[in-house]
Amino acid sequence: MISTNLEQYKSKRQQKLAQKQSQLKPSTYTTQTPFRDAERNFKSRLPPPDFSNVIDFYNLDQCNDELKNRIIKIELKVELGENGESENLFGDYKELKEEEKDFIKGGRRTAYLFKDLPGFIFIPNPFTPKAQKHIIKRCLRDFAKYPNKGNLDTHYLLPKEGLWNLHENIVNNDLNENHPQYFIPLKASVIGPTNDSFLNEEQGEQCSSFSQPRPEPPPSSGVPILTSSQLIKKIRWTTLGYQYHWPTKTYHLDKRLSFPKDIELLTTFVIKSIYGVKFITSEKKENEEKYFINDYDHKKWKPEAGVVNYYQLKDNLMAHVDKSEINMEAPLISFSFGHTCIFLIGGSTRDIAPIALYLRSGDISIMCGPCRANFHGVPRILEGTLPKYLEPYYDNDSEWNTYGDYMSSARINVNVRQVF
Ligand SMILES: O=C(O)CCC(=O)C(=O)O
Ligand SMILES: [Fe+2]
Repeated sequence: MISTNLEQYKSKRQQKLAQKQSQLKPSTYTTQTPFRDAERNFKSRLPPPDFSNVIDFYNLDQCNDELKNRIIKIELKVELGENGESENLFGDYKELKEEEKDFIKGGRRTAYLFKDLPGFIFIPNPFTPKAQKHIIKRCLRDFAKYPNKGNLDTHYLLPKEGLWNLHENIVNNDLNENHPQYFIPLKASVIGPTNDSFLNEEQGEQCSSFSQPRPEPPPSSGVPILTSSQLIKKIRWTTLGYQYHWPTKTYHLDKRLSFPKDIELLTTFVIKSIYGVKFITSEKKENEEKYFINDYDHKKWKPEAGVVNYYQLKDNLMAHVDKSEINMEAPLISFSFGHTCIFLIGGSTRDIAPIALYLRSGDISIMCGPCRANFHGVPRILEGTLPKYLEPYYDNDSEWNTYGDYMSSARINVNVRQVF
């Protein structure tokens, strides 16, 4: 168990809590699996997590040698944002202010692999702030609305133009939010729980806001009446392309919506950039060198389904494997925006200890090949990590302020899959 130094807690209440936890019998914390152990560490508020083994790709020098030895730095086959359409989507490097150049530390052609995790690829942020803002706006304004299915549709009858548009109108016109017109009416037939907890940890998958797969919540009578600005903070996920049915963990093959063109293009550039990346380790197995090569090329790539996850600071996503896709060969491409999170990537069972790494705004993580069958999750969003350029009132972009306010307590993840 992590030792407790009571001096580090400011308030009496915190000290008491920490003392109580430290006195719990070790059996209370008996190891379930190494993956659960890691989740428990990062979810803990008191005592705070042990971050010493978290890989920070932006400060690899500070990693211990054992971790560093597991990482391979590679060059992408194509530079992201090099020219033309790609430049528009990742952003024009030339437009960056001098102090912003630092944001794209990887030079847009760098990626990292792990020797003992074939199929996992990490690309440090290749996006300019402007390009990140474009995708965040798309996620809030355009994706979290009809006809895409989202978590709130079970409980609320949402405006056709989308909750975000309504919210923006209220903010921009300075209307009184408490005006009854802006209460979101409940669906008469489906009523859900008072908070976002569906299952507790002991029941299996989740202790706070949402799990993967996310079950339909059981009926209860406590869905609160909320204003639009309260409700936007309750958005947890929405689906792009093929709509996903969480209770049965299958795609609705008859509910195929067209996939957003910009996200499709973005992923196609990523696919091109990672085609052929490989490593060969010196470990010999039956006289063969152990190696990994990603041979999924852009001609095979069809982005057909996507999930956008909207995290608030207290949210987490428990260990899971994404295996609903019929095509498990195709890479799953995942983009992070907003606050930094801890991402855990493990093996084919929870008994394999996961690697922990920071995903910062703009970072891209890819699971391909054997890694498609690996457990992964997001046990923690880190407070105080929103990049300055995503804060409201940072520069003269007044349209951004409403988005910036939302991002002050959020992380958004867009992940894209090929189904067939
Ligand atoms: O938020 C993330 O980075 C991961 C999301 C994820 O694993 C999923 O939606 O399946
Ligand atoms: Fe996932």
